[in-house]
Amino acid sequence: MNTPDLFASAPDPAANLLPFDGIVNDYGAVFAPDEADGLLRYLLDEIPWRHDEAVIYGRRIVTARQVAWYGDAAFDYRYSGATRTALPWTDALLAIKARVEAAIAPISPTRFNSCLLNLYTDGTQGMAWHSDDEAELGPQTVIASLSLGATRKFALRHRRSGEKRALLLQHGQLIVMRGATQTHWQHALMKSARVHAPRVNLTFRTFRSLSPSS
Ligand SMILES: O=C(O)CCC(=O)C(=O)O
Ligand SMILES: [Fe+2]
Repeated sequence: MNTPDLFASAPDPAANLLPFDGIVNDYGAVFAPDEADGLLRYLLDEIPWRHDEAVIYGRRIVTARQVAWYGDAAFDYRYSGATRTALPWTDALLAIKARVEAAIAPISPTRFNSCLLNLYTDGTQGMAWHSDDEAELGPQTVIASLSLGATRKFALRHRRSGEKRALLLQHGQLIVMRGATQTHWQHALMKSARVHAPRVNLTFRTFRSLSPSS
């Protein structure tokens, strides 16, 4: 019988963590701890982190978590009432992107053209239930999510049935959401009073049409 530890360190990336209406694959840690340490330090120091803005029920709010957005071109992206312009890739981010694309290539070969980075300073910061279902991503989009830093609980909830799944995302761990996941499931990064260290999350995405900014 598998111990929980054994399972966590060697997941089967071909297994689907969702029971229906979507696919989530867990690749486990794709970066060794010391390599992940170096990446986390680089990202904390070098990324121009900014609080995100959104318009919710007509009110402008500033999020506690901080974000940065990178892409192939300086294209504009509108969501939640705000427009964002992508920053050009850094060499380090391109190297991370190449590693992520190589890791998932046997199961879901994908060429990503953008990356949204999130910084959660501690467990008081999270991300509310949402789907990444913007039209520019398409209905069967592949999103690869790399976690660095503090272990945090990531949860998925089926829109209609309310069925839930959750996993603890660890330092260096990679998961992929694909298939119809964004149509039928929401996901969230849960808050936790017990977490006092930062976590950085990189979500690699593919936009169908990049509209160049003027
Ligand atoms: O931090 C995470 O693991 C989730 C991030 C997320 O859902 C997003 O950026 O859309
Ligand atoms: Fe998301």
